[in-house]
Amino acid sequence: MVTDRFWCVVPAAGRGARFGAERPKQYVALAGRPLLEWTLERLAATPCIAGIMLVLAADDREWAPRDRVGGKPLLATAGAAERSGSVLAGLRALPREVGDDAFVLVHDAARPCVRSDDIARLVEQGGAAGGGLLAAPLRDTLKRADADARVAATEPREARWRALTPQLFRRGELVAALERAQADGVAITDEAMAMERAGHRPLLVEGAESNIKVTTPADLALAEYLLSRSGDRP
Ligand SMILES: Nc1ccn([C@@H]2O[C@H](COP(=O)(O)OP(=O)(O)OP(=O)(O)O)[C@@H](O)[C@H]2O)c(=O)n1
Ligand SMILES: C[C@](O)(CO)[C@H](O)COP(=O)(O)O
Repeated sequence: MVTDRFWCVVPAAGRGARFGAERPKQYVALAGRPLLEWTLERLAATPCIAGIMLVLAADDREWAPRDRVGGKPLLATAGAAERSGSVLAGLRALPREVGDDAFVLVHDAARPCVRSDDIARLVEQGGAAGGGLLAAPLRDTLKRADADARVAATEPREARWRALTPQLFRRGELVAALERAQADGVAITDEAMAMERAGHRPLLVEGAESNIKVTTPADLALAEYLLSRSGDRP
């Protein structure tokens, strides 16, 4: 039983280009309120989360500043041009009380359907393993496409997983890994990738398939359905 509580960095500084809305997708209406509010509420309702560090675009005009959510501290800082840079900025901005050895969570603002029990299991199992991530085993046959969108090959799906968030790592190790990848000019798409490059072996903790990332408009209707299924209503 995990009694410790952990800060969560929430990268929310993206433009939502693939979503194609007039405003960044973290602010589009989902079941009657901004998508980001659902994500923040889910995280704040998770007992093992101590506080949230929200990472916003430097020119964000949508965010209405406040310093608490669900009774927990809510801090904010400016992000960067890439998600990994935003995460690094959030890690650096965490309160001094969060030491280098402290585990921290990183969760996409664009994943509003995350389950608190999945986060608790990640903290329990990932914490014991020195770090880990929620992930979903690949259950479909995987195809690689050629330039004409024809099948070039069928890829093996054994031992293939889709990375989700949150991801859990020690603050100091993750900062060092992200800084190293940045210095090496390597594009990092999730925290585990940076940690793998630095020689760590993050634990894969199976999470619900419902923990979708809202990327295109088609994902919004699914997110609304999933929220309704979980009993969340505006
Ligand atoms: N420079 C960036 C880019 C992304 N993100 C955040 O990282 C999460 C996952 O990124 P993604 O789904 O790719 O969001 P966008 O970058 O906004 O989407 P797109 O690539 O379509 O523009 C989102 O919560 C997004 O706000 C961020 O904080 N800083
Ligand atoms: C972090 C992530 O959600 C794990 O699957 C994913 O890598 C984010 O990718 P994006 O292109 O920044 O949305």
